[in-house]
Amino acid sequence: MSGHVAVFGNGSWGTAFSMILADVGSDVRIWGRRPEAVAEINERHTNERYLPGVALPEAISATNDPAAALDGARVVVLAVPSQTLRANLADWRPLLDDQQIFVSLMKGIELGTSKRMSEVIQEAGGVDPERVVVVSGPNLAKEIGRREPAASVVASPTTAVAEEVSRLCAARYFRPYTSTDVVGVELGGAVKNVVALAVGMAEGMGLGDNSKASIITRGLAETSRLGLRLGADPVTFSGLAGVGDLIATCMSPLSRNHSFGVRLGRGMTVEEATAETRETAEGVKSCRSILQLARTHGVEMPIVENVDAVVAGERRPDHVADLLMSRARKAEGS
Ligand SMILES: NC(=O)c1ccc[n+]([C@@H]2O[C@H](COP(=O)([O-])OP(=O)(O)OC[C@H]3O[C@@H](n4cnc5c(N)ncnc54)[C@H](O)[C@@H]3O)[C@@H](O)[C@H]2O)c1
Ligand SMILES: O=P(O)(O)OC[C@H](O)CO
Repeated sequence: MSGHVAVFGNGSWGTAFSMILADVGSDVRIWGRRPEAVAEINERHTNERYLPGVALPEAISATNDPAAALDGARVVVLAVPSQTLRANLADWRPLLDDQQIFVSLMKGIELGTSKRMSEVIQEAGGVDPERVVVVSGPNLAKEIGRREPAASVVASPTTAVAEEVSRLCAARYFRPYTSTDVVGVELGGAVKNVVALAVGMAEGMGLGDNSKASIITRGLAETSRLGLRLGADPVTFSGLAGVGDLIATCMSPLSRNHSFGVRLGRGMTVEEATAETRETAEGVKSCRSILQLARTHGVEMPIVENVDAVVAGERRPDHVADLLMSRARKAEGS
């Protein structure tokens, strides 16, 4: 694959993933919205707001101009908030070509449509499914920024395309595994954010590790139930994009979703918690779209349902604990 890689989004993960690509050998052109951030990447090779203390490789440049980012790019990486992607792609669509491969780093489900990000890319970008790749796994951007070893999943319906992208991001500290289960990998990435909100709430209320482990495990059960109904491979949920990402996100103070949940558990309103969160906490929006997806397919997701009720201001976190504990008893695997 020749040509540079275009990365849309200079937030935490867009920047850290650009560093991986550049470390492996690609020239990377990042598109960013704020001119000061673009100038900082070009002149100082840093992005202090999102990846403080990280010296970015010189092979990374930045631009405000989407045409300049896309011109000659063979691979286009998308790392913008899930809820803005459709509008972003509508703007960029006239600049896209019909050979480019699109890599989604996003972990959300679209509000209103309940579509996965790969589906939004296909619809809004006019991209056929064979050219869409999803990267997801336990990949907290700030740890990747320190080049700490981590693994991830690179999923595409076409193995050869997944392998191409995998080669581009196989760094000594970043180990990609390929998969053809796009549905499972995307659901794992989106639902774990909602489970991390629930775990964060438990922590914020002062509950301990038994409670947190119970939420994580039953959250995985909900994710698998939805995934199986939508045709995902059950093996995916015991892998990096499933249980791997659940553990990282639910247990780490670096997770925005986890931290947001802690604030709610301590009694803050969604507005107060949002005011303290500078970066994207995808689960806050995706809890509603995942719940809608589950209802459409007749899948029960009590943790997602309760997180949605808290986020909507209809229920208090301490009430959620009582509701979950008083559900009818049943067999674990049902
Ligand atoms: N940060 C991580 O550790 C991490 C790891 C894996 C996956 N992800 C996922 O990657 C995606 C991006 O997350 P992030 O951490 O980089 O988020 P971020 O909040 O750090 O950055 C988001 C970026 O999107 C830009 N943006 C905001 N509103 C926009 C708009 N209306 N149009 C275009 N751009 C806009 C911001 O300027 C910023 O550059 C999310 O779906 C997230 O779940 C994040
Ligand atoms: O900070 P969060 O909660 O968006 O999680 C970051 C990554 O998705 C972890 O893999």
